[in-house]
Amino acid sequence: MSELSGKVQTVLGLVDPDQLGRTMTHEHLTMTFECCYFPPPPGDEEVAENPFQMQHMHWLRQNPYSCHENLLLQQETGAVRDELLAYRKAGGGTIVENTTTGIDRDLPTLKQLAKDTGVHVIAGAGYYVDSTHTEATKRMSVEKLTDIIISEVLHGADGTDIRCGVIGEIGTSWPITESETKVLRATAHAQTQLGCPVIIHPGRNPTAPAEIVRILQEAGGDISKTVMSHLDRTIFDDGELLEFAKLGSYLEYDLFGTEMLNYPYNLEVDMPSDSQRVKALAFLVKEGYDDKIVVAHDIHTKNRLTKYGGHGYSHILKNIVPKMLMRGISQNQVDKILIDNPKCWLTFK
Ligand SMILES: CC(=O)NCCS(=O)(=O)O
Repeated sequence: MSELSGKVQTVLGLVDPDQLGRTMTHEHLTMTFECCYFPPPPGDEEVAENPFQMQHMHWLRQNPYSCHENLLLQQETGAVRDELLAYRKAGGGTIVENTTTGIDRDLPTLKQLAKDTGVHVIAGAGYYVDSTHTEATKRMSVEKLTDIIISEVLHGADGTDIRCGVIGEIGTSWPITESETKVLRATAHAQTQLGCPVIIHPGRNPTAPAEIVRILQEAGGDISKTVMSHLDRTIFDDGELLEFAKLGSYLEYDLFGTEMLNYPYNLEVDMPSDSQRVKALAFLVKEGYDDKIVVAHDIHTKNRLTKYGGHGYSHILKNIVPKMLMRGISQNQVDKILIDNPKCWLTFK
């Protein structure tokens, strides 16, 4: 039995799972999203160059990916520290920080933030989407990728001794590329050896989550210890959602706080409102999936921080939980979603 068994691995070391408390399973505290810059609508170039003004806040919410500066969350460590203190005050205990190789994971900063704020921070191992894979990564065998991921969990990542406590977010595009497929297989192999939690970023197509589960399963992955992220922008049909839920992964609604009319990465997608997200959670609870739901905000741009008029990391605890209760999700079920399900997922087998 490994020393990890029955424990959760934070950036400050192993903790007992009962210490986690309320947990956001998909956030970023420091990262860059430059890989996903999207040019502004014609005529809006000037706003995009100087967006952090009161009169541009609405524009920024609608076009968060069209302003280079907005994509540099790593410049906001001070604001994030204040946010984490507010998160604790609001009753939060833990944050899973999903930044992986390709979007500037910064483990020393995560460790310092955890020390400064008392929030448990769990870091992610592995690789983001193909467009961020280096040529060297693309050339690696599944075995080599597996060794690297295992080492990031057992020994530390990016030349530090700071250890990751989950694998992911593992990035995939649609269609899934050859390099991403290798990373998914390596993820499953590493999970088999470590008994650890996994979290996946699916491509923007309703069939992507099931295809990912198929690849992981074929490589021996444990789907019951895997979170499928971003379902709120990926599966919209109730029937398709239930079909996917039957496959047994955790079902993550993690874009709480995001309001966007035109989702630039897939204009077919109508990004839901928070009310529609809560409705989807209530539907899944009614269908018996309260043991499988997890939630978060996936903050990855500056405009979503309270410093810039955004909702911050406490939005779910402050605003969404009361709405969940109003829509028929019981306190016991809310506690499962915020405490029990993340705890169960994050505990090493
Ligand atoms: C950091 C990250 O991958 N966020 C997801 C953004 S998306 O628009 O939902 O894909």
